[in-house]
Amino acid sequence: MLILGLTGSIASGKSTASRILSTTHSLPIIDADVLARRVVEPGTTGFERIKDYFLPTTPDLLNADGSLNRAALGKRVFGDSEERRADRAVLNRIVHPAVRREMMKAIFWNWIKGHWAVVLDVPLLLEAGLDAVCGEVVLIDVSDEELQIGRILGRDKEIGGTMTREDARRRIQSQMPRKEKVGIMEEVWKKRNRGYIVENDSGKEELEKRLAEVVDTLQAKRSKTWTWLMLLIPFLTLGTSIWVLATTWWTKRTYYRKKAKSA
Ligand SMILES: CC(C)(COP(=O)(O)OP(=O)(O)OC[C@H]1O[C@@H](n2cnc3c(N)ncnc32)[C@H](O)[C@@H]1O)[C@@H](O)C(=O)NCCC(=O)NCCS
Ligand SMILES: Nc1ncnc2c1ncn2[C@@H]1O[C@H](COP(=O)(O)OP(=O)(O)OP(=O)(O)O)[C@@H](O)[C@H]1O
Repeated sequence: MLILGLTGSIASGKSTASRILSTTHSLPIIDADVLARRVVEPGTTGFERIKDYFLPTTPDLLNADGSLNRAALGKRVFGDSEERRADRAVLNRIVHPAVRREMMKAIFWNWIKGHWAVVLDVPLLLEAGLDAVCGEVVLIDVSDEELQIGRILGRDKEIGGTMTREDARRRIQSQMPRKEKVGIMEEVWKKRNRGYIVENDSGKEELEKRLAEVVDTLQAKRSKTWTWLMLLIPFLTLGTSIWVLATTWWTKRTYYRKKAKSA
């Protein structure tokens, strides 16, 4: 089974792309944002740990019904000041391992169900190095930051949020710069014919067209026989997965070494 990583900066259009991949192309989606909400619901260990750490210094951390006030927590962790970075690191250390565990379980179940591919929709795929478990990676890319900010604010308004331009900017600053993401995609993924940069500066129809091209390419790469073989012979699946993992690790190592030398 192909693990197709889907990533991009905030509001680049990952969820929109996921919806297209699910409805038009019948691909199962594992959405890290959804899992990240699930693992901090009241009653979970994640919720308790967040409460222990953030509540003493964030009086509005909880809503009236006892759930997490995500906007308040967002204000604590997004931005590029030292303090925000440190708080974000704490939150990531609480949430990410739980999300990774849920993700691996979901991958396993989709494999059991016999899907030819599963989409791993993860905003921080490259930041967290989770692309290492993917066979192919799609980056949804918006090159115009003003358009990106507009989409963040537009979506927030739709759900009755009160986000400001500055809040939107802080969220963008909290992620790996777009240029670096494109660099990894070019050097680690596209060079091995396993990466796709899908530009999403235009309309949704254009996005649909570009995604259809990616899916066509992926399907052409994987013959039916190969998919059946992978399903029937777990050993072969394991071997292929190890091979992809090792080559990704090696290419990334070479990329970072080259980058460190030229810095
Ligand atoms: C801070 C929180 C409570 C804010 O919640 P809110 O509902 O406002 O935003 P939501 O979770 O829908 O995230 C929206 C987008 O923000 C960006 N984002 C979220 N968390 C992070 C992070 N830790 N670092 C950088 N960007 C992030 C992503 O692009 C994400 O798609 C929430 O984002 C959170 O718990 N983040 C930590 C977990 C995480 O890293 N999630 C991302 C997927 S693993
Ligand atoms: N091609 C497009 N044309 C117009 N609007 C778009 C396009 N793609 C996405 N949008 C809009 O931009 C907003 C953000 O898109 P979406 O939620 O898919 O981004 P995301 O990358 O999943 O965001 P996040 O990182 O927060 O999870 C949404 O309101 C969506 O409808």
